[in-house]
Amino acid sequence: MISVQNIKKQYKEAVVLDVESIEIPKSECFGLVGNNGAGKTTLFRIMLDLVRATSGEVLIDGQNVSKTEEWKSRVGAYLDEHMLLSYLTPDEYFETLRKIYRLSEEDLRLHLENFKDLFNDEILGKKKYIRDLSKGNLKKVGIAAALMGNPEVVLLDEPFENLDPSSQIRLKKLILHEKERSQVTFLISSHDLNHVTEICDRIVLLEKGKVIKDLKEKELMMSELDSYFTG
Ligand SMILES: Nc1ncnc2c1ncn2[C@@H]1O[C@H](COP(=O)(O)OP(=O)(O)OP(=O)(O)O)[C@@H](O)[C@H]1O
Repeated sequence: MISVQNIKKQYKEAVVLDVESIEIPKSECFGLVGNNGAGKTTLFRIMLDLVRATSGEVLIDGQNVSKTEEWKSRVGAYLDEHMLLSYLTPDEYFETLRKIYRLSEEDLRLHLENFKDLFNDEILGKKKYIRDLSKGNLKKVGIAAALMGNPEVVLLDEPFENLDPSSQIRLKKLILHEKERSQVTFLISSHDLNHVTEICDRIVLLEKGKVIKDLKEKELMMSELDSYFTG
C-alpha cells in the first residue's frame, strides 16, 4: 500500500504539487493524467525519493521513502533514460541488473522471454550501446529493467510515449499479464487516455499540482476525462 500524505513541492514561490491524500492499495493499477506541467513526474520523483518534498510524506508499506531504504528492494521504476547505464549494451545492462538482483541466468532468460514480442528483435544480441538506441527502444529497455527482480510496485512515467502502435498494444498486454500473474501495483502516468483508461483500475487527474478528479468507475473514466481535456 502506498500512502501520499499532505505532499507539497515548492520551487521558490511556485507551488508545483499540493496533494492532500492519495491511498493506493496493493495490486491497483493507478493511472495519473494531467496536462503538461501538472506535476505528474514530480509526484513520481517524490515517491521514489529522487526529489524531496517541501512538506508531507510518502509511505510505501508504512515506510517513509525519504527516511528508509528497505522499500527500494520492492520497487521498480522507469521515469527516463537517466535511469539507464548508457555506456552498456542492453545485454550487458540486464546482466548487470541480474547480478544486483541476485537472479540466476535462467531467471533472467525467463524474464526477458516475456519481452520477446515487445523487443521485436531490436534489443538483444545487437551489440548496440543503449545510448544509440531509438527513443522507443530505450523505453522498452527501461521498462524491462523496471520489472526485473519481482518488484511489488512499478512506476512508469509515460510508458507509451515514443512506442509504435504495435508496441503500445504489446506493452498493454504485458502490463495486464504482469498484473494478473504477480499482483504488481502499477503506477502509470500517461497522456494517452485510451491506453490508460483501458488498463488502469483508477485514474487521478492532476491540474496545477492538485488532484481534481479521482476516477474509480471504469465506465465513467473516459467520458469524464474527455470532457475535461476537450474543455
Ligand atoms: N527543478 C525545478 N525547478 C523549477 N521548477 C520545476 C523543477 N522541476 C519541475 N518544475 C516545475 O514543476 C511543474 C511540474 O512539472 P512536472 O514535470 O512534474 O509536470 P508533468 O505533469 O510531468 O508534465 P509533462 O506532462 O509535461 O511531463 C512544472 O511547472 C515544472 O516546470
